[in-house]
Amino acid sequence: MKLVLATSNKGKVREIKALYKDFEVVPYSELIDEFEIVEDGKDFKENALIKARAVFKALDDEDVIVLADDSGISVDVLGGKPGIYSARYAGADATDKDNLYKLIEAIKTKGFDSSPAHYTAAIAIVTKDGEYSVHGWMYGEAMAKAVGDGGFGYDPMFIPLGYDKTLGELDDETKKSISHRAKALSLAKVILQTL
Ligand SMILES: O=c1nc[nH]c2c1ncn2[C@H]1C[C@H](O)[C@@H](COP(=O)(O)OP(=O)(O)OP(=O)(O)O)O1
Ligand SMILES: [Mg+2]
Repeated sequence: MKLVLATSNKGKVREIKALYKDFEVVPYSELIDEFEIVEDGKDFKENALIKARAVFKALDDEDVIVLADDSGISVDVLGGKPGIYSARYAGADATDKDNLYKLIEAIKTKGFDSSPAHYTAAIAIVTKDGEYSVHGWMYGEAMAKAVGDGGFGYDPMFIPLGYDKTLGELDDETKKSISHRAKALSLAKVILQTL
């Protein structure tokens, strides 16, 4: 089955390809020019649907199945921030590193070395016949420091529950077995098998 990914994030593409070995996974940028999608939904699910719908419409191909991921990190001592704003935490053109160091500073400014935190991933699927969405979560501790360069985004500051190393230090296989994205994609697989 061919699955078009409505994402511009190379880290997500890498992880989705590794988890969906039995699908033909194609980032939409290999089919059409990348375009800006305004993620103005009120939650992860709405934003994932907005991205999947936008790419489905732009592809203009009835038979395509489009999958989008909207995700982010929520830090307890910051009242759940940055949440759905994770990608734009340090500004509209922020890089992963800008966002990472801004979050570290925010936790320090609150007077903490770390805080309970969790990642959320909403996966949306859009086809000509319907729309579907599922979620996955990963709980752990957001550290006020960055260690390791594995994964992407906020991974160098995140220690999953039950581990003593950050996702920047842990290998890809470990993240694959516990991540918010892996959990949501495994639920999404059940839906995809019915299409
Ligand atoms: O496993 C993860 N490990 C580390 N960081 C993560 C992860 N999952 C989401 N994140 C962070 C990255 C980004 O700051 C935000 C996602 O924002 P989000 O809008 O969904 O993705 P994006 O703009 O990078 O790509 P796109 O919208 O084209 O899919 O959360
Ligand atoms: Mg985005």
